[in-house]
Amino acid sequence: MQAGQLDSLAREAARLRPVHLRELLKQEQRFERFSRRAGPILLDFSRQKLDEPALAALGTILDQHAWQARRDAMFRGDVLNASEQRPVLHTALRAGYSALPSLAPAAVRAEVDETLARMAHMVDAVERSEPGDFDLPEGITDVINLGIGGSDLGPRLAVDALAAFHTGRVRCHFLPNVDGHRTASLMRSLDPRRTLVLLVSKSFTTQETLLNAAVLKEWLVNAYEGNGERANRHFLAVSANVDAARAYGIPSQRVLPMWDYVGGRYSVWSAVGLVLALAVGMDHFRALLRGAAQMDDHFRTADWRDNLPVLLALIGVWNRNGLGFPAHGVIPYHDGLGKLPAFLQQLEMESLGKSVSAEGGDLRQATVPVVWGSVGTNAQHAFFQALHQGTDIVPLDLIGVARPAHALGANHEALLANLLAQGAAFALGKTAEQALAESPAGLDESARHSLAAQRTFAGDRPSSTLLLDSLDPGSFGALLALYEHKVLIQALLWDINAFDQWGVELGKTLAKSILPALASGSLSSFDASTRGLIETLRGLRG
Ligand SMILES: O=P(O)(O)OC[C@H]1O[C@](O)(CO)[C@@H](O)[C@@H]1O
Repeated sequence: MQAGQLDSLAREAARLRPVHLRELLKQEQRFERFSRRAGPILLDFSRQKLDEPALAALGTILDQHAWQARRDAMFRGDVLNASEQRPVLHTALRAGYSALPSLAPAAVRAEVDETLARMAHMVDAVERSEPGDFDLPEGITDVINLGIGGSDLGPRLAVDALAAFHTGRVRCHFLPNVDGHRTASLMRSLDPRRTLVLLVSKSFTTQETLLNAAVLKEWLVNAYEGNGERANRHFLAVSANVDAARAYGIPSQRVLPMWDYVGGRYSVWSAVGLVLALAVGMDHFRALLRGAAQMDDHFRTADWRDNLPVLLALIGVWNRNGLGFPAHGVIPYHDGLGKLPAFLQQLEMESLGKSVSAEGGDLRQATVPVVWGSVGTNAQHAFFQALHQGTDIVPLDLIGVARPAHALGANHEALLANLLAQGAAFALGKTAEQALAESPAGLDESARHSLAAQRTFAGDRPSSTLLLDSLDPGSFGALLALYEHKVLIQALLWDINAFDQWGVELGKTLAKSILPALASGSLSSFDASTRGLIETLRGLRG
């Protein structure tokens, strides 16, 4: 952002900082003025430390960034990812379900449609337990999704979130980490002859995924007494590097493409979502795409004042650059969304965790806050103490679902009551006078005051509440698309490229050089700490 834009935020923040949320919440029609709906999602931001003038200042900055032009450029397939010279077209993956004319190039639409059709055939073959055109083994009961980062987090979250829609035809397992404990335990518990391995890697170069693939391959080869060809039938691959997948020994008919114009963390809508399609069936997978497309349409047409992704982005910018909060918490009140914080960590922090501009220059403002969180109410009994009374303020997204997919009414009422109570407690707090009035009888004056001080809640801690009508493929798709577009707008305002991730490369390179040194060889090229730790590990492992 420009200096003048940051100044305007600073002025608004200085004006609003002394105004307690308690006061803002007393404003006439506060909820009506600061909540919006798009399809199945309601966004209540009345508990944000915002008022109309502050929102207008954010809107002015947004307009100065020509946000509609950037948005349309993305949908059109312009090269938004300049450092890798790639368009950004995850929205094309669901364009077929949009009510608006697609802006995506026709060739892209065609390859997306073709892949979706092939995916549907694969799902059908597994469901009917037939080899289909893919030469799949029969009698599959279990599927391992072998992939990490974007090749894991989205599909894993979705499989959890849509548990109520599972067909029960196969059990789904996820193997992201190179940590052999999970690999070993999966191999112990599954029958290799009834297990399908989905090797999901956009690049087909990821160390963790390829190492686990080799281990699982050996497991399968052993199960077929050394018959590699039969073992190979258990592998399907999804990759943008189709040649590498084929070279790995997976025949073309069992390789589904994704493309360089889809970032890993934006890829659940592509064949990367195959494990989800196997779990819930193609109709529900399509409903997910439809839900995301509806959010795309909303993003493409709504005025910024009513545009949920834009508002979410502006609230984030306000909390980060106006009020200066360095962290952002995500608390879903639904066990099925328990992995949403991890998904958003990659989506937001890998996309926006940059300190140079898209042109390689310095930035004037802070970028992504630390995104973290956990499921409510569990989180309340773990780290909410610090959120209520700690010295740092962490703005939150509290996410709830109105209608559960079960009949345990009392449980759901309690869950919702907690969701609403926490937002209120963070905003309103409890004054020293209230705490004093509640202090138990029989204490002397100094003990009463001491206890009251400890039982005071400053409040004034902002949160937004996102309320989904129910958690189904459509609303879930809309929720993920909402956050994807939030990232686009924040990247625009912060002037960064949200679609590359150079920051993950250095550690990968170093790991490659450390790997052989763990066993033997000179350590002189390493720093003192690495040297010392390798020597210790060598000693401990003999
Ligand atoms: O799908 P791939 O190419 O194996 O990459 C997995 C993940 O690794 C990263 O490249 C980061 O190392 C992520 O961006 C990506 O989602």
